[in-house]
Amino acid sequence: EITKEQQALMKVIADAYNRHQIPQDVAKKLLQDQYSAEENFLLLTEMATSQVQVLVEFTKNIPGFLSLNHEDQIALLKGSAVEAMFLRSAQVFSKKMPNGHNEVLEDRIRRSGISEEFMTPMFNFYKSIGVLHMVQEEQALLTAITILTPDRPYVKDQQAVERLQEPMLDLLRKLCVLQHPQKPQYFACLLGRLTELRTLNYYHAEMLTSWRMNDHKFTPLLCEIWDVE
Ligand SMILES: CC(C)c1onc(-c2c(Cl)cccc2Cl)c1COc1ccc(-c2ccc3c(C(=O)O)csc3c2)cc1
Repeated sequence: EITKEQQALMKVIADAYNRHQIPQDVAKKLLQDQYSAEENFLLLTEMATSQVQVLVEFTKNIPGFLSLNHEDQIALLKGSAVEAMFLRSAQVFSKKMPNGHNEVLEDRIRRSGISEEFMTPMFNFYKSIGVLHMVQEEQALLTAITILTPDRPYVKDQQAVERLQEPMLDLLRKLCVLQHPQKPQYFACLLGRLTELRTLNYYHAEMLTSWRMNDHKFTPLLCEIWDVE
């Protein structure tokens, strides 16, 4: 019972998600052979910077986003960037990249100066996403829903964001019923992942602090989106 306009919305979001991905030449760098903690950190920084650029382009294609108050647009991007990148990197792990990206990505993350205490929640999240075997449309909608979270810090017109997020949640709920008829709890499961994502923000803030303590440098785009330096 997906309506015509919901089909149109699904197409716009899915196309935007598929169109905006990290360029292959950047992703391929994961496979190069330097494996020092320094080299890993630099590579992951390049990945994250490229991913933020991809995320901004994807977000601009979310119907209604560009009509939001401009400060709120920035607040939504800043508030959701880490969560969206956890979601995206989780897809890399779970879709078993053909060229072995997932193993090297895991290895580089494990050896990039992140302390053990953050590894467990991070890789538990990756596993919990992997077992869901989300289809592309679900991944795209879940990313859009994450970006359109009304209660991010400094968002002024939360109702305007809710009005954009609600149709996405409606559509995702219907899609889950269609894609996973044998799992009636599937939609609730996805929303549970969004809650888990929010806890990862706190771990990530700690990760940033400890990297900065060890004098690690980020790119201007990451400094801007994460309010560092
Ligand atoms: C600054 C840096 C050290 C950092 O700080 N926190 C995190 C960070 C970490 Cl370590 C985990 C989760 C989230 C963040 Cl922000 C990171 C690294 O963030 C990444 C962001 C995104 C990718 C990523 C995305 C897509 C793809 C694809 C694809 O789509 O085909 C192929 S390879 C790949 C790689 C990796 C790492």
